[in-house]
Amino acid sequence: MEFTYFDVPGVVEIQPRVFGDARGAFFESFSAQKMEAAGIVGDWVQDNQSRSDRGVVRGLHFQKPPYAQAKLVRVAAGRALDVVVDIRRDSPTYGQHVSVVLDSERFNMLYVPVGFAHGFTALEDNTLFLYKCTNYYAPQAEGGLSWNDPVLNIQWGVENPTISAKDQIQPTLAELDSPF
Ligand SMILES: Cc1cn([C@H]2C[C@H](O)[C@@H](COP(=O)(O)OP(=O)(O)O[C@H]3O[C@H](C)C(=O)[C@H](O)[C@H]3O)O2)c(=O)[nH]c1=O
Repeated sequence: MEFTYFDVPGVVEIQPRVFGDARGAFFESFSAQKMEAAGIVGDWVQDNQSRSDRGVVRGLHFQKPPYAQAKLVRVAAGRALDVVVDIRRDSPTYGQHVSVVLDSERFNMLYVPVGFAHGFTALEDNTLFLYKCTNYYAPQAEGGLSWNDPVLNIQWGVENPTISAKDQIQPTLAELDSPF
């Protein structure tokens, strides 16, 4: 398992060892022990899965404290452009984002710490997006950030994305009163 770090502190890409053979491939999708070796520690209490066809953008979302979630995200099928935005008020990289392509060939994953808004684009049809969370779903604590805020200048990799009504009206970074 190899780990890649970014200029935005806390975000970690994880590349598991994938064992390919004539039957296909195998890899360990989660190992608390191996993750902890990279400082990725969490009480992983909920797994989620979504399926999206090409052109869907989900996000940017977060849950407010005390229901804030760290996430460990990957794709089991298809390919996704994963985007995490630093919304930690005191962070030197506040408002900056990291984009990583997650695919079901390399089976790479991304650790999204508490204090980040998270979203992704499905780059292929039938993209199965799986993620572990360190807190349960708390709809009353849902927060969001606009996917197309010109200040964030996120390149989602698709034209005219399919976006939920909820995500069409998320606040911009300037409008956001970040709880982190
Ligand atoms: C997140 C969540 C949703 N739901 C229900 C609520 C809605 O009736 C339905 C769809 O929810 P939503 O439109 O918020 O789903 P996404 O747009 O995929 O949201 C997710 O997408 C971005 C990328 C994230 O990082 C978040 O984990 C999560 O917000 O599932 C649940 O029952 N439990 C849950 O944990």
